[in-house]
Amino acid sequence: MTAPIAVALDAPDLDTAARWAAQVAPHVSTVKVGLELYLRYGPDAVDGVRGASGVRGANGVRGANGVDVFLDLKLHDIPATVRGAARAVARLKPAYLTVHATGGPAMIRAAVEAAPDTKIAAVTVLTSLTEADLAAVGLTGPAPDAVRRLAVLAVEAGARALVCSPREVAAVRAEVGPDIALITPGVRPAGAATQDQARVATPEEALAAGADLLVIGRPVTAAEDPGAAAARIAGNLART
Ligand SMILES: O=C(O)c1cc(=O)[nH]c(=O)n1[C@@H]1O[C@H](COP(=O)(O)O)[C@@H](O)[C@H]1O
Repeated sequence: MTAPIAVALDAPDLDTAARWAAQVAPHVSTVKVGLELYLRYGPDAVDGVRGASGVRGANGVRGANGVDVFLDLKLHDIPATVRGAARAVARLKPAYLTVHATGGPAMIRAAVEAAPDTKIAAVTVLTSLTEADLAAVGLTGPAPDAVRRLAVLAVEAGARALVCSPREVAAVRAEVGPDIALITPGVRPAGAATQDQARVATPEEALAAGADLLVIGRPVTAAEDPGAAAARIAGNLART
């Protein structure tokens, strides 16, 4: 039984990411390939991580010991460009592909249409942003209101998954119902450093608030033994 956790493989090189993937795969449902890895290695990053974590082939189906691959590219451009970008990675069949909800409904719909075998996950308000940051970029807050507004817009445009902080997840769930996958980064075990994350909660709090998938990076990957760190967090979740 694996925990609903996506470990963010934010590594400078593929060997490190593949090693982390192999270490955490027995304990978590998902691994996440983000900009750092994808911009350096392209599709090889997805294949390398898949090979290391046990998914057989790029068929989008989890193998017996496999994990899902979450491709976090946070696409944000005009609809035609995002359609082309989503089409370019669709053949990799990641379980999730991120776009920024602030790209607007036509852009989100373009991604949905271009990657039919992948859940498009719309990022609402980055978990690193504070209320002051929202004001500075001109996004009408407070954060929970902005997140709810963007969540509804994204779902109406066809997104089947949303990314928000654990602090907003209950309000988003109330707004979009049970069928949309809610993904929460900004997750920190009690006492762990928040680093550049602003709107955070513990894994137990995120799950209790209704998250379907917790994105956790450095608390696992910066640990001396990432496999043990993932096992510990997964074990604590199973006990709650
Ligand atoms: O889309 C994401 O995954 C994402 C959205 C967001 O609002 N905040 C956020 O931190 N993330 C990603 O989640 C991961 C969090 O990593 P840690 O802060 O190390 O746990 C990073 O890979 C981020 O790119």
